[in-house]
Amino acid sequence: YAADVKVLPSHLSGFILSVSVASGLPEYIKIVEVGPRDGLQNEKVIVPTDIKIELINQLSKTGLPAIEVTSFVSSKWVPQMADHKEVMRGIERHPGVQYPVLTPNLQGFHSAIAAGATEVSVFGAASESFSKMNINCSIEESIERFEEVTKSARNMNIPVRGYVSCALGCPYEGNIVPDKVAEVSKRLYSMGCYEISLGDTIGVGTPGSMKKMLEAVMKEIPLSALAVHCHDTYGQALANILTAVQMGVAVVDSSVAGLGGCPYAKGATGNVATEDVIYMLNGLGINTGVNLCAVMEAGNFICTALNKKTNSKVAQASFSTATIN
Ligand SMILES: CC(C)(COP(=O)([O-])OP(=O)([O-])OC[C@H]1O[C@@H](n2cnc3c(N)ncnc32)[C@H](O)[C@@H]1OP(=O)([O-])[O-])[C@@H](O)C(=O)NCCC(=O)NCCSC(=O)C[C@@](C)(O)CC(=O)[O-]
Repeated sequence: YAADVKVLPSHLSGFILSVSVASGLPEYIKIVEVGPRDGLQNEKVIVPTDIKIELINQLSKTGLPAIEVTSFVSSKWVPQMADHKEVMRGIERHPGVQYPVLTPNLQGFHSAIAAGATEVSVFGAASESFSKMNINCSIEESIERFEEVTKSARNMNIPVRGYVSCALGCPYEGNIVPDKVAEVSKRLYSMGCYEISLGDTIGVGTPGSMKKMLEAVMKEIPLSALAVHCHDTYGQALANILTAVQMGVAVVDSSVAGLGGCPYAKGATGNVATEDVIYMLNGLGINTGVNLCAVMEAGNFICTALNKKTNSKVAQASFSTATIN
């Protein structure tokens, strides 16, 4: 799909046709869909593998350029991702779509490659306490593990993405200084991660803290290598993303239907909804190449399967208007 406003419900399309890209904003934003991994990893009841596969297959047809599909982590730590091999085997891969998976260490990397992964992500943190709780090692130890992963990946021509969690706050330590985020980001970038995704893991950031953090990170890393990954716990995610986009960040992580939460970040709600990000970017005249209606359909599919209400405001508004009409 190309981003096609003509397929939007009529009550949405009017807003979108009337705008062009405001000056200074990126013309294209890459959306990295993290719903099948970040969105589902925290679900209490194990989601059947065929539902995960169907979700990914539906998302693959929406124009999304990247879909994070699963994690090669310990099933004792995150039981929801235990079916990683089956998910990798079951999905239909579309040309031009990247299907990254999380790999915390060399063991996860080798399993991921054996299962057919062609891109992986390592995930570190700017908080010592979160690093311990999430991956059971210090930041320094995690960097050593990630170096092993990036070294092996380089030999196999596998691209590696790097996450820095707690970029705007930590559930255990509170405020995190921007310089610490910049330091960890720089180390991941220097070891070969092609992109650094800055995670507001518990959704506590504001446009003010996002700006300060990005200013610190941008001193160390080219803007073109940065992504933002915002959870919406305090309702600030879209504002934070807009701030990042206005500063030139052109890669945004999001989760269909706003699913998600981190198992090691108590109380954190889902990522910003992909539908809401696309709606905002469409309204700014920024191209994403993603079909909003098709993402809403995928969101409807997974919410029906999980028997839960979508967290996407855009989907809620669209479906309620459709009902009224
Ligand atoms: C990192 C580990 C594995 C260390 O776990 P550990 O227990 O410290 O590892 P270990 O090396 O001592 O090994 C212990 C056991 O784990 C196994 N093991 C070791 N490595 C693996 C592996 N890769 N895959 C499968 N099994 C593994 C290993 O084989 C062994 O098995 P046993 O002999 O006891 O049967 C563990 O802490 C873990 O799996 N943590 C889960 C982390 C996770 O998935 N967190 C959620 C994702 S991060 C996130 O959501 C944030 C993000 C990315 O979205 C951005 C944001 O929002 O900020």
